[in-house]
Amino acid sequence: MSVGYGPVRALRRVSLDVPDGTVVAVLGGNGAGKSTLLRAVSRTLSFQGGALTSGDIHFEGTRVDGLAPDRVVAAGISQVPEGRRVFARMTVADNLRAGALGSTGTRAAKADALRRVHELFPVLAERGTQRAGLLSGGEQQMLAVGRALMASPRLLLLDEPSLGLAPLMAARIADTIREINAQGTSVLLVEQNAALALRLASRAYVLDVGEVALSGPADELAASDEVRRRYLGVVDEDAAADAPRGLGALPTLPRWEAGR
Ligand SMILES: Nc1ncnc2c1ncn2[C@@H]1O[C@H](COP(=O)(O)OP(=O)(O)OP(=O)(O)O)[C@@H](O)[C@H]1O
Repeated sequence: MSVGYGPVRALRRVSLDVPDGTVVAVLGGNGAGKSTLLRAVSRTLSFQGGALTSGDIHFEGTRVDGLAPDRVVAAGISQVPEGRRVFARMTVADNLRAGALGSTGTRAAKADALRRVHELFPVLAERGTQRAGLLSGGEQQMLAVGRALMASPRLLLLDEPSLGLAPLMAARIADTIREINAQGTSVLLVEQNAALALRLASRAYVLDVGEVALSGPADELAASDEVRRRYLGVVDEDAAADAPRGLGALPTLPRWEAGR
């Protein structure tokens, strides 16, 4: 796909694939085009003055790049936007209800989705009657993820879920992403925190000024000198401690490299 915001070309001939049941990460610095990529899939580009200028997007064999955003949700794709954007003046419970609006599921399916969200994030059950704006940053991120899960998506689009969170909270969110994936939801994860993302993903793409600069298995990218030197600048060392057993062989990635 290629995407523009008026004269600004934000993505140039970007091609990527999220195999069913996997976590795929998209890495890159500020302005690389990561959010644009997710907006193209969720069909929310036009809210930002952007448009797909060429290319196409398919989900489970169906072309989705001509659908309205609510139809994309109904097709099984939900997005957690950057910056969380919960409805601050609404209660936690109403935020979750809002997430089910685009769902075509039955009442029973929606009740199941809510149970699953409460199991993943017990704090959202405990604080159901509170206004969402009173939650901490990490809890708001949980609510944003929970809200997206209310539509029972088969593909979850996550835009920088660790942004602005303390390392411990970022690690908790990472655990939950792993759990959501283990329960059968594919994940397309956009992150500047490359160390965290490469530990969650099986495959990753590195965007650089709107183009795919590198792609491959996440463990190979994590070990690649070029990736380490050029793209793995933002490193969360606590996320390293969060690495699942069996991925312990991944190198600890350096902080900002000299000369970047
Ligand atoms: N609404 C918009 N109007 C015009 N240009 C935009 C708009 N949104 C993004 N852009 C431009 O498109 C390019 C890609 O931006 P995008 O937000 O997708 O990058 P990103 O990788 O998500 O960065 P960040 O991590 O800073 O959000 C940048 O050059 C940006 O300035």
